[in-house]
Amino acid sequence: MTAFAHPRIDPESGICEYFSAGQCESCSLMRTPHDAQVDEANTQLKALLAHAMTPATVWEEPLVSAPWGFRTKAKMMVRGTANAPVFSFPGTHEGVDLADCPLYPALVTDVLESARALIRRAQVPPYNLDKRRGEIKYVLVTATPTEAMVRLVLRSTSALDRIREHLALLDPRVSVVSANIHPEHEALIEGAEEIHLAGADRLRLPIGGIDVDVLPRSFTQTNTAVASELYAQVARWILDTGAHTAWDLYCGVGGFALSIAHEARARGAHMDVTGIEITNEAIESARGSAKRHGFAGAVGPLTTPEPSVRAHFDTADATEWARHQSNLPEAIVVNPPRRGIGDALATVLNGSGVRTIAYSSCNPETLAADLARMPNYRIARARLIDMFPHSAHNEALVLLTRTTAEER
Ligand SMILES: C[S@@+](CC[C@H](N)C(=O)[O-])C[C@H]1O[C@@H](n2cnc3c(N)ncnc32)[C@H](O)[C@@H]1O
Repeated sequence: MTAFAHPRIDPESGICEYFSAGQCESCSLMRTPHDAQVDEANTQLKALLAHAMTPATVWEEPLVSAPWGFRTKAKMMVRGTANAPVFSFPGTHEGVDLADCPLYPALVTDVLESARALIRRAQVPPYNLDKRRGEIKYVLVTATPTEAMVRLVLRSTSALDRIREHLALLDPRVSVVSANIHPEHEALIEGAEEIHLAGADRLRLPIGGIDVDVLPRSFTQTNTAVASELYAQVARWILDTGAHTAWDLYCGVGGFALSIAHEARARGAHMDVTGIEITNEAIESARGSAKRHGFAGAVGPLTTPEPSVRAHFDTADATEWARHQSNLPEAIVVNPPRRGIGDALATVLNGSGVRTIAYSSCNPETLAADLARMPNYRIARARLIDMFPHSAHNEALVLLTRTTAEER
């Protein structure tokens, strides 16, 4: 951990200055060495999922993140004044500027600093929660290793002309700029209207051997390096079962589905994968990626000599959609929000008879509850995914296989 040099990290203790000064508590496990954090989380996850394991369950080695510089998304709340904007994390100490948090790669910090220069020059007053006045509420950044998308969340369009005039102040690596208009005074970070300001309409995010389109209002994982390996792991597991048909439920911009398609193509295997997601923009992103990678055509019959690979995406509620399908696939991937898949989808999956289900969860507690609702499936393989180092959050991945009545 101490090998990483960052001005905010004490080289002796490996502890972040903001944490030791009591200015930020986001990384609540900071005093525990990273490898001990992973060991502890792994032990806890095993205990939590014990009820869904069998003597044959394979518990894989954890997928371990880089300890610093891994966070490729920044959501900064903007406070202070137009001349001195303060970028802090929602829910932490409001006056503490965290643009150079060591969880970010240097590109994210540079882009945030350039956004600060833009706000100053364009004289965009930060939003004041108590007075309900001001314009800029948040700066949102999503970065690849070489480029970034910047979104300015504004109360109204009144500062847009001034912002447009000074866009050249943004870091030259910013390839997408948009404004999100959020007039309401509420806890949600974003509003419904997105206005393109400059550059391309979408970011291209490399994951594994492919790159995925990301339109501004789509979800992406916070730790791209770990997410890429997570997608690749699931793709290998699914292809290893010999499946030729799969669903990716809660697919977002299609990371799992596209990785499955990519792995199938690399193996010369047939694959027909369908991704389902509730957000239109994420589906539009996924369709764009499928087209660019040649996964958008119709899948050929399994008997043709040339293997064909197709990734198809639709906007729908995952539970409602799954409930109404008559053709079930050989494998299903689910990656729901923190609330989990819930009783309704767990019941549909439990009764489906599908051979293999991969469940990737950012909330092991709801994963454990969902698995308790699916007694027809037991964990064949499991892996702790260290997606959010130094925090109490973890991603958990399980591969479930259908059990016979005797095994239950
Ligand atoms: C944890 S994210 C996973 C996204 C994607 N698998 C990835 O790796 O980027 C959960 C996704 O579920 C979507 N979602 C939320 N509720 C949904 C629902 N009822 N049906 C389908 N998708 C939903 C969200 O918009 C979000 O994109």
